[in-house]
Amino acid sequence: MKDIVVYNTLTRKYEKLETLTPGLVKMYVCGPTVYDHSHIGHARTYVAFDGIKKYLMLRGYQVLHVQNITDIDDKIINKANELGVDWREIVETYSKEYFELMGKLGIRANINPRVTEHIPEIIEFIDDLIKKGYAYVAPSGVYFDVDKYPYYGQLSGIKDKKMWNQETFVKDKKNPYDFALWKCAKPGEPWWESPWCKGRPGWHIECSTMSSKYLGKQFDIHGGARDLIFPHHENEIAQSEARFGVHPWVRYWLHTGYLTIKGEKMSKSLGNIIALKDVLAKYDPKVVRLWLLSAHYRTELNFDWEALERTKTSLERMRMTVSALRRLVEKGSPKGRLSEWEIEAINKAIDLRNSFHEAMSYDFNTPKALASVSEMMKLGNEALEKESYEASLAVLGAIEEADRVFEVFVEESKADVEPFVELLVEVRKELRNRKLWDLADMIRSRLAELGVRLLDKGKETEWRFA
Ligand SMILES: Nc1ncnc2c1ncn2[C@@H]1O[C@H](COP(=O)(O)OP(=O)(O)OP(=O)(O)O)[C@@H](O)[C@H]1O
Ligand SMILES: [Zn+2]
Repeated sequence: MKDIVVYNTLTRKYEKLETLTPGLVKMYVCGPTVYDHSHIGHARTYVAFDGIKKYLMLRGYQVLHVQNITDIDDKIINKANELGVDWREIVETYSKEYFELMGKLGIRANINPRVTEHIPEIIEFIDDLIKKGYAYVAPSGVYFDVDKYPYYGQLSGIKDKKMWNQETFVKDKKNPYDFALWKCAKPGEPWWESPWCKGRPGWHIECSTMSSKYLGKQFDIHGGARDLIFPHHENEIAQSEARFGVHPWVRYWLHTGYLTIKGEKMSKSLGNIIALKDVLAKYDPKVVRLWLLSAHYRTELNFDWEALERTKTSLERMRMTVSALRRLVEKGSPKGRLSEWEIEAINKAIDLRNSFHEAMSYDFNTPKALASVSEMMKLGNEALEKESYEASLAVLGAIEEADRVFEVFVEESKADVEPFVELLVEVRKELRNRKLWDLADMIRSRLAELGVRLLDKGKETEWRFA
């Protein structure tokens, strides 16, 4: 099997993946600031990292996946003030929605740390930076002294100091490019006690603190969309390398391309979001997942309802093929002697499995991998037509393997109800033969209510879980 190669934003090169601990990938992905509905842009990034994670798992790695929740931030406070509610209420509403929707998309991190549950660790981190001379206390808060850290700009490639300016509304920093580690609370704002002032953490420090708490002083993969490269990830690196004296802090930086709408990045602050809950109300999460994975994670992907509709149709067809293959394999048995076509088909299934791996192992090329899956489906349909047990078994194996990443083609195991569905389908066939249409239709509609779809093809009926 080919080595896994990833595109590393830090080095701007494709590199062979070599983890710090053999067989284990420690991965941190920046989570959402929960002050509004999760949108399809978030899903784009999180599904992309889920696909990456599932491929690593398929290749035998254990993956320890940490994805934080930013549950205190200016944007949360502003939204709470706008609505005249407690900021915790905002956090509760939108984090609940986020977890629910991510769950539907099949995304579950091992650890979902929240900022407000890590205040002591954050204070300790900042304190250490001050002691080591990398941070200073000002009247409005504590700031990271960018000039003290020699590699600033390495991730973004921005070398011109003037381009580093950030948080320029703060007037008591040494340099306009220093950034907040701790912000003193203004009247009415939430605060926690600290050695410097009653206040709250800056945004960047949370990710350095929580990633190191759960993954250690160095780890393998850090991800997010490309909007986070500067300043967020640049700042995370500066803080962490300053505190831990390591370089590089993270081996591989992976960044997703934007989900756009009318060519613009979809973003809560731009007000052009399509809420994920609205998309999932119209489309099965599997359709959404497949559509998102149909683009390479580093490219831009433009939102388009029609593309979802097309994905829905093609997924339906593919799932039909897979469930027919499964039934053929369950009922069939080996013949012992293969036709020439079958030998060819089995070899083709092996080749397609290899091309799937080739695509995924070179920077997780899901569109290329999907092209192999489409070929597998074609081969599967031929195997069904020829009623070949052996060819069906081979191609089903390849599809099931690919589906460990996509998680859309194979129905969840509902094996225990299958014989009952079969029985009802048979009874319905008999009813149709006897022209008892109303009873036949009743079985069809009752099964539909239970999530089983029947498709009549002449006298025969195919079925699948909807
Ligand atoms: N349009 C998008 N396409 C792909 N990824 C995105 C998009 N918008 C946000 N992300 C990613 O989703 C994660 C959560 O982002 P965040 O909560 O900051 O969302 P946002 O919509 O960009 O919010 P804001 O507009 O307030 O910055 C981050 O990793 C971010 O990079
Ligand atoms: Zn982060």
